[in-house]
Amino acid sequence: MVLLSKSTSEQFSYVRNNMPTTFSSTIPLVDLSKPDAKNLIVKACEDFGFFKVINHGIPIEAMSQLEFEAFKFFSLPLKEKEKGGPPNPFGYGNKNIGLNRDVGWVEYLLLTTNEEPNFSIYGKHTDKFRCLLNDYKIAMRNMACEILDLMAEGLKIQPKNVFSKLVMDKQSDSAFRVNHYPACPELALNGENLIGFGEHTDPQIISLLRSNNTSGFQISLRDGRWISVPPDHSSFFINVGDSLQVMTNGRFKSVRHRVLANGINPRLSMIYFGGPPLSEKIAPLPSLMKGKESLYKEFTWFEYKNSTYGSRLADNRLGHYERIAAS
Ligand SMILES: C=C1C[C@]23C[C@H]1CC[C@H]2[C@@]12CCC[C@@](C)(C(=O)O1)[C@H]2[C@@H]3C(=O)O
Ligand SMILES: O=C(O)CCC(=O)C(=O)O
Ligand SMILES: [Fe+2]
Repeated sequence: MVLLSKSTSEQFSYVRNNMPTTFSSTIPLVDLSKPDAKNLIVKACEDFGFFKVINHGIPIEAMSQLEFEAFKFFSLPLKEKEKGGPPNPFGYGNKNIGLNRDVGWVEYLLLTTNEEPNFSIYGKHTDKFRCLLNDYKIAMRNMACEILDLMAEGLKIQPKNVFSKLVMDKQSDSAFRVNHYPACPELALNGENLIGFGEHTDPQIISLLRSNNTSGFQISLRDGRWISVPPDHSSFFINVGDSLQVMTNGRFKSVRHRVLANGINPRLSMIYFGGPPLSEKIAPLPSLMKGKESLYKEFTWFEYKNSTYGSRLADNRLGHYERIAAS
């Protein structure tokens, strides 16, 4: 049996994989070109905090081109890539995630959406990647806006841009990430799965994920079971973030998700994290309270974001802000 070298295997977390991976056919599917999209979105956000989107208007060629440039970037020598690290808070990261000893079988680029990333350190051959990234970030913001508007319409709340105005704001604190999970051939043989990106919920409002056709992404259901999401390079996968859970007073649930490394193929994913301005108060919308009390103590995105950086990836970060019903 082939094993990872001791020093490598000790660093990482594994999950037992006694059962064959079950790909779920229950993932909600939303066709953005259909009139019932808004109702399906609301149902999916209540039941899963997660759904797949088709007919989103982003040409597959644009996604493939960016993917190609991203693979090219990750094939640079490690020394070269590390010139852009560590990712505190933005830049190139390898194995280490966040600031509190979380590790995964992953390397990544973490970028803000407000500033131009400093790619000059990588030289001319990354120019195309930088330009494509810029266009893509704008397309992602627009798609996030469209989906958030549909959520408000589906929830029958006014104005329809209550959510989307936060990610469209000039001061919006959104982020973008490109994750590369190299294939890990040793894995295919020993019946265990290496964690690529450990379980967590995304703290922002909404996340838009697009990956190549390599499996590994899983979501956790309410009963604690993990289900594998069949990859689809032509679609987007949408996650409800913690902030949207709070704004809907718990009606929408942020989804716990993780990535398992693949024994055969590398996985490449790109995620847009739509966040509010730092000074924004995150609290349930009055129109969704209907006389009920807020389930959460008030906080600003600045406070929540700071607290995420003090947490471990798998922590229940919202727990700290839950208001225990006074009785
Ligand atoms: C252990 C970590 C790593 C964090 C912060 C903290 C808890 C949640 C993680 C994420 C998850 C979503 C994207 C990200 C950019 C975010 O906003 O929260 C991640 C961030 C990072 O990768 O740095
Ligand atoms: O890379 C992926 O497919 C998902 C990673 C993720 O959940 C994240 O970066 O927040
Ligand atoms: Fe995530």
